[in-house]
Amino acid sequence: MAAVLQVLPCVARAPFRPLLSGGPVVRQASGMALAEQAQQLFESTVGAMLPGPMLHRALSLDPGSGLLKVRDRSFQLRQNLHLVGFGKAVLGMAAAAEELLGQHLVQGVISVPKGIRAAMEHAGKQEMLLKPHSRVQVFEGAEDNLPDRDALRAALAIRQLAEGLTADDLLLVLISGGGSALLPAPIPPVTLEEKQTLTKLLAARGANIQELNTIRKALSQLKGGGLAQAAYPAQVVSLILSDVVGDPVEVIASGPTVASVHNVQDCLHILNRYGLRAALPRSVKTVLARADSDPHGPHTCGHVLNVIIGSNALALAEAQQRAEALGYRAVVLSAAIQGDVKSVAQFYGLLARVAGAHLTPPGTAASVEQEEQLHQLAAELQLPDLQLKEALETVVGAGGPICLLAGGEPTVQLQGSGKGGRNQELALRVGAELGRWPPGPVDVLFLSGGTDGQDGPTEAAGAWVVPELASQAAAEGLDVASFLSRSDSHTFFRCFRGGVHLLHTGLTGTNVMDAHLLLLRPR
Ligand SMILES: Nc1ncnc2c1ncn2[C@@H]1O[C@H](COP(=O)(O)OP(=O)(O)OP(=O)(O)O)[C@@H](O)[C@H]1O
Ligand SMILES: O=C(O)[C@H](O)CO
Repeated sequence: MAAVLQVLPCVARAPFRPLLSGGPVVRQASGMALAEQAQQLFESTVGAMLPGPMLHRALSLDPGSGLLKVRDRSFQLRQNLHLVGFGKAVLGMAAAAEELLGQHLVQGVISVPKGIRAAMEHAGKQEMLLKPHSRVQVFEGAEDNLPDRDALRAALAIRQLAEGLTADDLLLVLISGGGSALLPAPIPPVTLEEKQTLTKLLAARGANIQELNTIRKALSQLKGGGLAQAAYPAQVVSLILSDVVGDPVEVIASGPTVASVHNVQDCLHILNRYGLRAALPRSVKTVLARADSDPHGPHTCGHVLNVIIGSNALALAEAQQRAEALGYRAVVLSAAIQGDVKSVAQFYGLLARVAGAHLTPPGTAASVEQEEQLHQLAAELQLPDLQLKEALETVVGAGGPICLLAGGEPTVQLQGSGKGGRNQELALRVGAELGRWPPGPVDVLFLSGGTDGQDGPTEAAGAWVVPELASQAAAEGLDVASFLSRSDSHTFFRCFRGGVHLLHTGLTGTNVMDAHLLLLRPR
């Protein structure tokens, strides 16, 4: 989610600028009916992960007895329920939680991105806002997803609330992506500025989120189980919306309620790997030297229940059901798509070719080499949960429309000063790949969208493409390859057909990484 907060109308009610808003030529294009369905499927992916539905699935309160159920655990409420939260989706989560828990909630503090209340208000998304007399205090901070003074104030208020609890209390912790930057509490003598610089340097040198958060945990009072320790002996229930592939609770928002298993050696390896060990500030060296093998102790989290309430896999499962209801045979390929966007695009291009050929009469089949190449590409991408064989078997037996679903977070190597995002770049690259094969008697559409509604620093959530994209663009004087060479996918999609291929949701209020849809329909 980029810095500028902009919200368009609610996904559940009036989710998108209609994808079919082009002129007559656009309406006749082969992919248009598919585009409507792809739009609906993307909507359902996001809709299932909105704070309200998610909280209602995770929690149930018996108003008579005051018994709160979280999964298979029950907690007795008696004016003992407190709430804290931090993350990009936490405002809506807190609003939904307060609605559900009512008077049982004694007090709360949340740390959310700068400008989010105004943005939600502006969009009329009342369900994402706390009520006027809410018991939850809101701090806004972490502009540009970097820890700042405002986020530090929020973190200290959260720590104070946690430290004031007793064994009779229950602390509900709401966690979502972006939580690390919104909960900075550096261990002295490390300063906020030093932590900010180190985080920036690590990210700029290519550290992944696991590595970044390992360092953040070692230098933080609240991450890596520190918040759970502060709340002890109160019971702690963390409701977590995952924005990390594989849903590792110790990584999401740097695991403030999960005991850290990393030690100082792990940190030093990471700092070495990115050439930062020699130039470390003295304060960081001091804190690392002081830390024992486990900064917050593995035995301090027995009073904690960590629950993943939303994830990319759960979102895709919802879209799969919706696709089946629309008449597709639907398969979830993977919820862990990672790797360079170019390889991921090649994979989807070849998958469309091979799957499309399986759907058409004999004689148009993809070559054995293409199928082998597809498996080779899949192996290179090293996707742990990939269901490629199952997907192809489904395609062979289908004889009708197919929907292949996937999600995750590919990486983009920026090549120029253009404007774009992961999803628009992936879609454009897949569009180019799809155009490489002669179109068979199958309609094909690929869509890629960020579930938070904001793809990179653009106002779009993503884009959709069809095999005719490159040739149609050429007819408009737009050269796909040159837009790609400048990392300028957003400009391309804004120009191409007046922008009808862009997805516009505005901020959705949730964030479970990206969703990819490949639709194939025999004519
Ligand atoms: N011109 C561009 N073309 C393609 N991708 C870009 C471009 N500029 C930025 N990006 C990508 O956008 C992403 C950053 O955008 P954003 O702030 O939405 O991050 P995010 O990881 O999606 O955040 P969140 O965790 O909220 O989803 C990075 O993956 C970056 O490589
Ligand atoms: O906040 C963070 O650490 C990232 O968004 C991953 O959860």
